Formats: sequence, C-alpha cells, structure tokens
Amino acid sequence: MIIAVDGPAASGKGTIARRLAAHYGLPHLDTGLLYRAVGIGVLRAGGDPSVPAEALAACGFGEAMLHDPQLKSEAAGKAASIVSAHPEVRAALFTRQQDFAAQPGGAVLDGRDIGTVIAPHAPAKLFVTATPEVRADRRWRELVGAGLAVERDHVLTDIRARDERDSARSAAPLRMADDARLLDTSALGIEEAVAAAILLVERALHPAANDGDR
Ligand SMILES: Nc1ncnc2c1ncn2[C@@H]1O[C@H](COP(=O)(O)OP(=O)(O)O)[C@@H](O)[C@H]1O
Ligand SMILES: Nc1ccn([C@@H]2O[C@H](COP(=O)(O)OP(=O)(O)O)[C@@H](O)[C@H]2O)c(=O)n1
Repeated sequence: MIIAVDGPAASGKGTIARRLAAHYGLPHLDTGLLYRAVGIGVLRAGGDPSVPAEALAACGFGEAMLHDPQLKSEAAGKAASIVSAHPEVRAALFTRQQDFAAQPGGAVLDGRDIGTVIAPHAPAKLFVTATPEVRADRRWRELVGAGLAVERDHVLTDIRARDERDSARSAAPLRMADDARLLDTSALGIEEAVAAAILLVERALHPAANDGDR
C-alpha cells in the first residue's frame, strides 16, 4: 500500500507521514531531503542552484548526505526549491523515489508531487495544508528550538516565496492531486492532525465501509 502525502512547507506533512508510517508499519521517505541534499551540494561546491548543469552535477550524493544536519536549514530549503524547478534534477531523483514507493508491502512518501507524479496510482493520497502564518510560526519555533536566531517575519517571507516558486514552476508544480483528500491542519494540534489523517486514509482505503462518514 502506498500512501502519498503532499503539501506546502511546514504544513505538517512530514510529521503526519512519519506517524502514518508507524501506524501502518510502512517505511517512510521524506523526498524533500533529496532536493535539500542537491541544494546544499551546489552551495558547498560554490555553484549557483539556478544553473541546471550545476544542480544536476550535485544529484549523485550518497546516503550519508541525507543525515547532514544542515539539510534542515532555511538556506537548504531555499536552495532545494530552486534546484527542484529544473526538470533534469527531478528526472535524476525520480527512479530513487519510484523504487522506494514500489517496494513490496508499500511505503509512505511525503513531498510536493508524490500523488501527482511519483505515485499517481497510490490508493491513499493526502494534501496537507495550513495558512502561511501558521506554517511560518511552526517553522520559526522549530528553528528557534534548534538554536537558530531567526525572525518570524523573515521565515514567513521565505515560506511565501517558496510557495510561489513551488506552485508556479512548470515541472511537477505543487498542486493537489484530483483524487487526494485535503487536510487543513491550521487549527489542529499534532495528535488531532494525525488522527484526522488516519481517518482520511481509512476512508480512502475502504470507501464503501466509510461512505456514511462523509
Ligand atoms: N498540527 C500541528 N500543530 C502544531 N505543530 C505542528 C503540527 N504539525 C507539525 N507541527 C510542527 O511544525 C513543524 C513542521 O512540521 P513538519 O511535519 O516538519 O512539516 P513539513 O514536513 O510539512 O515541512 C515541526 O516542528 C512540527 O513538530
Ligand atoms: N517531492 C518534492 C519534495 C520537495 N521538493 C522541493 O524541495 C523543497 C524542500 O522540500 P521539503 O519538503 O524538505 O520542505 P519543507 O516542506 O519541509 O519546508 C520544496 O520547497 C520543493 O521545492 C519538490 O520539489 N518535490
């Protein structure tokens, strides 16, 4: 069983995807880390993330790179959203994601294009969102908690810019799949959001049994 979880920055999709993976006993892939690894790779090489060839050259990173703490930084998020607009970068990372999704027993993947491009046939798709203000507040708390000195307004500006870049690009833009279920977590705590996500997945997997709940 494949569960696809998409949504904008700091909507809570990673938290929900991890918890769904634990609930259903499935492996989980945070696909944003792949694009972050490419973004950081370009920056470390002194390159420009907006140049396709330089971004493509950074796609051959090893597994260890995915555990680099710097991937969590806002600089990595910004560089990721620039390199991810290049079709050649998306193509270079495609097989790795599809193979993860296709493993026996299934998987949970979260990102921007899981329900639309990577696993369009997934039986359960969630599109997790929240207002930009709520998302910026969550990301700001996360960064401050990690000891980084950042302004909340600056985080909000970054999030709006990333939303715009991710939605406006022509290669696999951020959009809700037609058959995805929307989960707005703006007014939900983590436990409420996870419970709502499990309910939506159950409805997607067993539509007839849950028709009365709609
Ligand atoms: N429903 C929620 N309520 C409050 N905080 C949340 C909620 N969901 C996630 N968070 C927190 O917000 C931050 C971003 O969540 P995360 O799951 O990493 O988002 P995403 O994967 O969409 O970027 C994390 O610190 C996480 O603990
Ligand atoms: N499947 C994916 C995942 C991430 N990305 C890009 O990578 C960037 C970082 O993704 P992320 O999921 O780690 O970011 P957050 O939502 O956690 O802030 C996004 O802004 C997207 O531009 C993508 O294009 N496709």
